[in-house]
Amino acid sequence: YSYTRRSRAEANFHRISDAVVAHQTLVQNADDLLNRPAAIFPVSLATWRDGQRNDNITTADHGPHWRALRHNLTAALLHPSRLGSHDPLHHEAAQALIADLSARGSQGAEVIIRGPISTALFALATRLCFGDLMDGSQRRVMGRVVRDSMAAVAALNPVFDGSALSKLVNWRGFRRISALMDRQAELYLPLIEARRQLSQSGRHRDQALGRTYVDSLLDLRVPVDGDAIGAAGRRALRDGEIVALVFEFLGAATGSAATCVEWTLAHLIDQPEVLEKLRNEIHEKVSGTGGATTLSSSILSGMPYLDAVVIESLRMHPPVPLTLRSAHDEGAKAVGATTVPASGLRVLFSLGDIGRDNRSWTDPDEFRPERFLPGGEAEDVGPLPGRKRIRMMPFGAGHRYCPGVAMGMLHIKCFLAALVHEFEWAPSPEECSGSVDSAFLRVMKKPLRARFTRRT
Ligand code: HEM
Repeated sequence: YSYTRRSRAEANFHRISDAVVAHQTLVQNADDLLNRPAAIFPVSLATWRDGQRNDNITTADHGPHWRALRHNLTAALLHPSRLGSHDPLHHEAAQALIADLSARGSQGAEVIIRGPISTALFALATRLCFGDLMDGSQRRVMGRVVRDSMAAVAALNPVFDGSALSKLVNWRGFRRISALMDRQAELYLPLIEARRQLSQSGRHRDQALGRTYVDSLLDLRVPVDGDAIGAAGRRALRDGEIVALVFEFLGAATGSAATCVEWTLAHLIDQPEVLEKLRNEIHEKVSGTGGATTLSSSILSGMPYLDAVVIESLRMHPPVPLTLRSAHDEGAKAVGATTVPASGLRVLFSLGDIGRDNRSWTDPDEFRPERFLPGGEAEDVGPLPGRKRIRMMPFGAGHRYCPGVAMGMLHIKCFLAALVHEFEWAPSPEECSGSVDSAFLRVMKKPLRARFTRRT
């Protein structure tokens, strides 16, 4: 296994960059790695209000409460059987992106693509959460607050280990996170109340959007005090908990997918032959649907080359570069630890290193989607690792793997297909650096700037 002490920030962690050890710990000893280390996750600390802990799925400890929250999100929105019902929303989001770009110029105009992609994805995420209760300017304000909150968490994370000293050193960042959480509550609570009113009047079900995430959270009953058997009864979520869950949803459903679309487009512009091959596949499907400009989830799921392009991009640039666990007993032994603190050993998995391990991949630094096609070296590899082996894990692994994998993949493919189908792309004369920010999300350090022309 590989365990390197890289920086002061990571000094207290066992760092895993090796797919075999990741498999031994996260899959074979999954039951010993059920939680993320609580202390390093400032969101959970920042959400303690008036003695109440307002956990979201990411911060909740494994147990009945976590299970209820995760199951609710999956059943309400993320399950593949539910995703098809969002096709009209995907269509409108992709059309909004196309219209936004078209309004920015014609024939070889330049654009920094991150803004329009994030705006379109954020609009989609807010509709899934709140329905159509917001206008564009409310969305812009909310988008800024969510982005600032993610950035504030990212700025704190690297040096925050939960100790009294680190709390002292980070007090400014900590205060900023608290203020941003208050701001989020101010923005979300009136909308949550409006959904509650709609729900009580029974009108929310008549809307074309169906049941939103907030509707599901208002209906949800969680076990009292995390009681597994439920003997103590069940309770509704507090408003503070709903705010924390909405923040998690909006952040998760926007940033990672936007980051992946940007990286993927950068590779496609760099390799026109891959872009052309992808365009041909999309063109074939579009012709088969009578020329629809946005492809439904079922059509998108039948496009092997699009799949391969997106998975290759996620292998090379997992938008969430690290994931964390606190390991106990066998899980800690599997990483070679001899002493394990009572709170668990902190283990950090480097998803970027795992996807580029040259013992698992031929020319790992080359963007080569063909490796995921039949006959390729990774024809059986998908976005989630199998039980037998890990070769890449952009959505994590073990009990806490990302529940949004199907939605994330669908949003990325839907936006990418629209961008490739509707526009010609060429590099900007001002080259992008391609290097990365090592923040919460591994975004391109210098945002992708490209020239585009609407196809006729
Ligand atoms: C390209 C898109 C996405 C990527 C790359 C991504 C990646 C990840 C990763 C690496 C983790 C940590 C997994 C682990 O610790 O093993 C995670 C967790 C999580 N993700 Fe995603 N994600 C994406 C989209 C989404 C979406 C669309 C949602 C929901 C709307 C979502 C919700 C979550 C939640 C709730 C967790 C915490 C799970 C738990 O602790 O049980 N993600 N994601």
